[in-house]
Amino acid sequence: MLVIRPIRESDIDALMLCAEESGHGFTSLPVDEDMLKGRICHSVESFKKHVTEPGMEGYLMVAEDTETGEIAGTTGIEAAIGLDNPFYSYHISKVVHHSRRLNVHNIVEVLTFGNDYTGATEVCTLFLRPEFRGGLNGKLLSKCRFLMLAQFPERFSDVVFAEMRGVSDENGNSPFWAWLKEHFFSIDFTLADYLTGIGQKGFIADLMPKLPIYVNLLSDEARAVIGQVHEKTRPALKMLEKEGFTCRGHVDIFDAGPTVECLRQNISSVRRSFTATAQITEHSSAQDFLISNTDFEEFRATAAKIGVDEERNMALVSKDVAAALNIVDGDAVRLVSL
Ligand SMILES: CC(C)(COP(=O)(O)OP(=O)(O)OC[C@H]1O[C@@H](n2cnc3c(N)ncnc32)[C@H](O)[C@@H]1OP(=O)(O)O)[C@@H](O)C(=O)NCCC(=O)NCCSC(=O)CCC(=O)O
Repeated sequence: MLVIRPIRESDIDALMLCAEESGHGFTSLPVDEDMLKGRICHSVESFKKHVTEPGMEGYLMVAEDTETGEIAGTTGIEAAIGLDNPFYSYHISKVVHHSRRLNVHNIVEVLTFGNDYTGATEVCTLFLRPEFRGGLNGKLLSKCRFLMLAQFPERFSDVVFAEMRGVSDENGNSPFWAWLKEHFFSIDFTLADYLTGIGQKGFIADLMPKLPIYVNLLSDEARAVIGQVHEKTRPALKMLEKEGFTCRGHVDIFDAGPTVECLRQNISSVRRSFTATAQITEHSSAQDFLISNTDFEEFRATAAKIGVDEERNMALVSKDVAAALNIVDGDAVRLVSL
């Protein structure tokens, strides 16, 4: 069984492995031990912190195999983005060039550089090691964050978004970046992505074109990938879309991958989740649920078959599930059907 828990200092080797396996364009997991150690440290402090409103906290969690102790993947939430370092995106909007006299009416798109998501909560760093994919594992990693958002709303913003990895090839070449590089930068996409991942984003403000860019002036290859996701990121996008996330015209400034967003209260798993009292017992329910404890610092979540007794508002959980969640009889749990 996989159980989600906050990351610990001792997980550094596993996190490095995830960073190596996740490949190019995965900005939040650069292969940089010092940076990853820093991210773990920041997460450990964030989980300990008493919080009444979202700030610079970053929560990083791992999925651990309860039988082997192996780390299967990562999943994260940034409480409020852009409060220390600016967070940039491009917004695609339309401009009409119209001449009644010549009877010309052109609708053109422009990309405008901005900081629209400042203060919003970001779900991020979703990675499941290939040998663990399939079954309910991917859903557990993605959706466990929504149980956390539902249980601890004071820690998160009303707007929740995700930056989806955009198109790049196996060598890390991004067609959108190639165009930007030719005209405004002289460094490779992998280096730009790496510098962003380790927090050294000053070069963006220095070199990025600040005035709106007409999309029809971009190369065909760059235009074709605007708003498109990396093929390995399609399952991640599908899960968020099913939760109600949509793209409202924002794309990543490097690879033009789409940003999707949803109001916290409208996320399907936030709306549908409920709390119940746990009763540890054998049961015959065949219904899959995502279930978490209600402890923030010692947050645990898993996917399992759970019996729900609606009349008594009880969740019937087996012994191994209770052990994975660190709960005893009578504890509160939060759950949502899968
Ligand atoms: C994203 C995950 C964790 C998902 O795990 P799994 O692949 O096991 O998921 P799954 O359960 O098999 O699939 C989830 C849903 O996507 C559907 N699905 C599968 N392949 C698809 C495809 N090619 N196109 C469209 N939909 C697809 C499945 O049918 C299922 O839908 P149903 O629900 O209908 O059954 C993994 O694929 C992964 O680690 N990918 C590589 C890393 C990555 O690119 N991560 C995202 C980076 S972007 C990021 O981190 C921000 C986003 C975020 O944090 O959420």
